[in-house]
Amino acid sequence: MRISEVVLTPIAFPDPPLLNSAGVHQPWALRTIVELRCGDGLTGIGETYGDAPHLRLLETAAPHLVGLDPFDTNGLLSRVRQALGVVDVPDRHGLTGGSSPQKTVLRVFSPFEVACLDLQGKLIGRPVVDLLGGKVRDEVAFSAYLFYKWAKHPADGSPDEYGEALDPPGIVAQARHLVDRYGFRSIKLKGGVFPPHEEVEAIRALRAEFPGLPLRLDPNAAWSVPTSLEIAEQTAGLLEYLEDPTPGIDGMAQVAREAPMPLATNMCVVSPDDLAPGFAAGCVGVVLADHHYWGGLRRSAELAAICRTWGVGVSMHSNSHLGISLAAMTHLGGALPELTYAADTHTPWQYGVDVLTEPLSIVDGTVRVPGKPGLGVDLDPDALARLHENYLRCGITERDDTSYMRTFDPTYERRRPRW
Ligand SMILES: O=C([O-])C(=O)C[C@H](O)[C@@H](O)C(=O)[O-]
Ligand SMILES: [Mg+2]
Repeated sequence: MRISEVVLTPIAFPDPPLLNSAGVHQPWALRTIVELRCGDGLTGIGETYGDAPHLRLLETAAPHLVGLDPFDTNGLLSRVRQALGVVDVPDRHGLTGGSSPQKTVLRVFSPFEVACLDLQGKLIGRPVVDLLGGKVRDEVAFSAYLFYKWAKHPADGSPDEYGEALDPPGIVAQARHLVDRYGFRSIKLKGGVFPPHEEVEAIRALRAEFPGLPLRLDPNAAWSVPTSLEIAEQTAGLLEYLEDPTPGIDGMAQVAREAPMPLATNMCVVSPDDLAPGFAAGCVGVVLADHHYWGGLRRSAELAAICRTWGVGVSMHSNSHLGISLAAMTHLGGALPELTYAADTHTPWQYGVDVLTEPLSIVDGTVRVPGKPGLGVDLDPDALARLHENYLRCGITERDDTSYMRTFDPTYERRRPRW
């Protein structure tokens, strides 16, 4: 069985005006859906970023995968490496930290690896979780992911179901909506938007409303080291972890030495080259694995094992995504003994839009690990075509939260740290 065709479909789906330290989400989020076809109607699927520079790299790699055995993921990596050469393609928003040629290759490799695992599972009749070592849990926990947000995109008259959240009561109302609807049992607030003491007030309000639920705050490196230390002290006993308060391994290490809670990151330890310096500096207590840039599911499992060796915890990071990514995260989470924190997901922000016939659902804050062969989810060709049409007409080819924010506030500057 060999890969006979590689199909890449860029798609766009509506995204609410979520605020972060880079600016604000544009009205459309972009992804690329990967299909590896093997003949006999057998197809493996994957999902990744849809930004134009990344899409060009996927397109560069794709023809080199024809003829590959889907079990040969080592061969896959060397073909991707050879096809790309040495390239370094960063994200514009910088929300997943720095880039490097190594990280770029792993990001391009990832959706193809997931699609190969989907194929492998289908070929041998086993779910992907079994290919990752087998299930250590039946359900994977996800956290409610709160955002400061506007009621609607300014140029579009229709408010979304979540409404405005620009202060503690708005954040508590959003959390209530998400917790009641999905049963989440832990809560993350995306910060770095307002002066830190206002975000601490939101955390206090969440603690009062949800006394039993673990809380996290993630300002995406918007604070200086002294500000981070001050806020860490003020939130002592309130947070299960504080995520990326400040930029860089050195800054994080300075904060980690004195902060009363563990620090987590998806910004300073973001590729294999960061592991030795980051862990030796003691800069984090938790790494947010993200298979989309750590090189797929098996490499994310390797990352978790390295974290275990260093006594570092594991959680999971999420950007705006659809159901193939959720399925991949769920299989990974189902197989990782090291995953002791609920994973992030943007799923509730995508209004139920998907490319799947039957997306996995979040019930009691968890997603059940599928038992069907492969990822256990199927592409809906009509939905894929509709979302591709969105892509062609939406006018966005690269995620750029900062420029979008500047269209409403020309003085806006992205600064890390800002406070
Ligand atoms: O630091 C994080 O957790 C993220 O970068 C998650 C997402 O990218 C989020 O911040 C977003 O999309 O605005
Ligand atoms: Mg983060």
